[in-house]
Amino acid sequence: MKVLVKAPAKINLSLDVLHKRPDGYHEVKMVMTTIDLADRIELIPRSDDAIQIISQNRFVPDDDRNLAYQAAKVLKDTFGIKQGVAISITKNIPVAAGLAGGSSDAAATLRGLNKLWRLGLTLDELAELGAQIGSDVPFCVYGGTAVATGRGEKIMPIASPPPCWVILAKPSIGVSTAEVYRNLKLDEIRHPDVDGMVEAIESQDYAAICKLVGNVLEEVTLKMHPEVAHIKEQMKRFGADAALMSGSGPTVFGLVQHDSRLQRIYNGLRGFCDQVFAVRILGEQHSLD
Ligand SMILES: C[C@](O)(CO)[C@H](O)COP(=O)(O)OP(=O)(O)OC[C@H]1O[C@@H](n2ccc(N)nc2=O)[C@H](O)[C@@H]1O
Ligand SMILES: Nc1ncnc2c1ncn2[C@@H]1O[C@H](COP(=O)(O)OP(=O)(O)OP(=O)(O)O)[C@@H](O)[C@H]1O
Repeated sequence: MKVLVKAPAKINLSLDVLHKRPDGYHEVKMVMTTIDLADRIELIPRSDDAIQIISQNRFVPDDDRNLAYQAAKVLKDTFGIKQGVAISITKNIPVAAGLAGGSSDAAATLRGLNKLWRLGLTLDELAELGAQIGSDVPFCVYGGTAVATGRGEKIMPIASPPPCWVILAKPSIGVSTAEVYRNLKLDEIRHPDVDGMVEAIESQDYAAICKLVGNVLEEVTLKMHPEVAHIKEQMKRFGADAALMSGSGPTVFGLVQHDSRLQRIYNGLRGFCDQVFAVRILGEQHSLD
């Protein structure tokens, strides 16, 4: 039996950092949502007990540095699984982009192996195991829209935003999440209104959502890479209702509701940015079948 799983990207509609913790991580409060830009994970049983990563993308590690490999390892070790697995990853999410591509591959691998190895774990149990791999993995286990707190691993599901287009533009640079957090000046932060964002989403108020988008990591990455600021300005100039950097960047996303304006923004950005996508928000949480 072979198992196919979709691994969608996420964007952060609001991202606040509260303080630095004694364990070196930052305490965050953020609103995340999954979008219809996804990697495809294929899980194929092996006759030996090895974990093998198959990927055509030269930026994706094919050894134990791969987060999908780490997901399989956590399940094998925790439940004493003897069977090996080949994990084939078809990458559509840009790498090191602030879209949680690796984390989502790990989360999809957890969901898929739960089925392949008939482990019978709940999403809560998979999310708890996922937290060992990375802070974004628990959210990616559930998908949908949620408030994430702690170092990002405490997930509270909320309603999904009203239908709109998400335009993503990624400049040809990769960003290290650790470096962005390291360069964050905690005493200079202008905190976004995360609770206001949650209310705006719950009341399906698109205009308020657009007004309230905010990400405290944006300023850090913008300083390191001025081209990100340029993309953000262009996104707004071409008519996006809101524009914001996702996660630690460098991808900038724009929100727009009208199809007519979508084409103009998409074409405008394609003029100077190689990787541009127009996708929808994915409302539903993942199911276990
Ligand atoms: C920027 C976001 O993507 C927003 O969703 C996440 O906060 C980062 O999630 P992630 O990439 O899964 O992060 P991890 O792999 O757990 O951590 C990478 C590095 O980022 C820093 N890090 C991450 C999360 C957090 N709450 N505080 C941190 O300071 C740490 O230096 C850590 O070593
Ligand atoms: N399955 C994977 N896909 C992509 N990159 C991976 C994967 N596993 C490990 N990596 C490593 O992780 C690094 C970060 O990649 P990823 O695409 O997950 O970043 P990101 O989107 O910025 O993540 P986040 O938004 O969670 O901070 C890459 O440079 C790569 O070396």
